[in-house]
Amino acid sequence: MRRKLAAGNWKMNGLAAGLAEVQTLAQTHPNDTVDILLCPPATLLDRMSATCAGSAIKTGGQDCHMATTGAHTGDTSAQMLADAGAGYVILGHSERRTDHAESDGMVHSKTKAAWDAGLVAIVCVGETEAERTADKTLDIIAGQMSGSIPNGAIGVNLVVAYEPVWAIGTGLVPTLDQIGEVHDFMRTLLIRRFGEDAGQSIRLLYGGSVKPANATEIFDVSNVDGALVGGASLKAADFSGIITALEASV
Ligand SMILES: O=C[C@H](O)COP(=O)(O)O
Repeated sequence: MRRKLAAGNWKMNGLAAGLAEVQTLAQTHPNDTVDILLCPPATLLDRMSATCAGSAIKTGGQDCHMATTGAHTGDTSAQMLADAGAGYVILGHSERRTDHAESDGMVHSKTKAAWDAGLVAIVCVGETEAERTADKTLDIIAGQMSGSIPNGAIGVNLVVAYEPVWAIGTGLVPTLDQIGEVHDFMRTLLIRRFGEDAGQSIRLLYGGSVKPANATEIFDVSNVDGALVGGASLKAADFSGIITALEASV
C-alpha cells in the first residue's frame, strides 16, 4: 500500500514571514495519515525544518548539485539539504530543465547524489503543449524516466511527479483520462524496469494547477498517489484543502 503524499513546492517564493503559514498548517494537520512535504527556497529550509520539527510536515529542497562539495558558486549539495533538515529533494522540474538547461543525464546524476545523502528524490517529468498536440506525450515521459532515473530505484528513495508543462501555473489541467493514461503508463514502466515490488511501491504524483476545488477528482484517478503543488501550497488554507482531499482518498 503506497502512502499518499501532498508535496508543496514554494519555488522562488517565501520570506521568513511565510513561516506563519507553516505553523498554521502544522496545527491544522497534526496527524500524519498522509505524508505532507514543503519545499521552500534554500534560504528558508533550515528555519522551516526547525518550525516543522515534531509536526507531521517534512521539508525538502527544490534542487541539488550532483557533487558533494567543491567550487560551485551558488549551488547547494544534497548533503547540505539534509544538513538543513530536508528529507526530500525535487529534481528535474521543468522550470530547472528550461531555465538551467538541465538534461536527463544531469537529473540522473543529481538523483544519485540525493540518494547518497539519504534523501528521497522527487523526479519530475512532463510534456510541453506542442509535444502533447503532436501525440508524443508517452514517448516524452518514457524518455525522461529512462534518462533521469538511475538503477536502484525503490519506494523509499524515489517519487515520480508527472507535471505537464502546459498545466503548470496556468489553471489548465489535463482531463482525468489523460492523467490516468500517463500515470498507468508510468507504473507499467517502473514495474518493467525495477520489478513488481519496487515498481508498485514508488509513488506517483500529479502536478499542474492542483487546487482544493479539483483535488478530490484528481486523487480518485488510478495510480495518482498525491500531488506536487506550486501556487496553492503557499497559503495554509489552500494547501490544507488539498491535504484534506488527499486524506479523504485514503
Ligand atoms: O512544482 C509544482 C508545479 O510546478 C505545479 O505548480 P502549480 O501548482 O502552481 O501549477
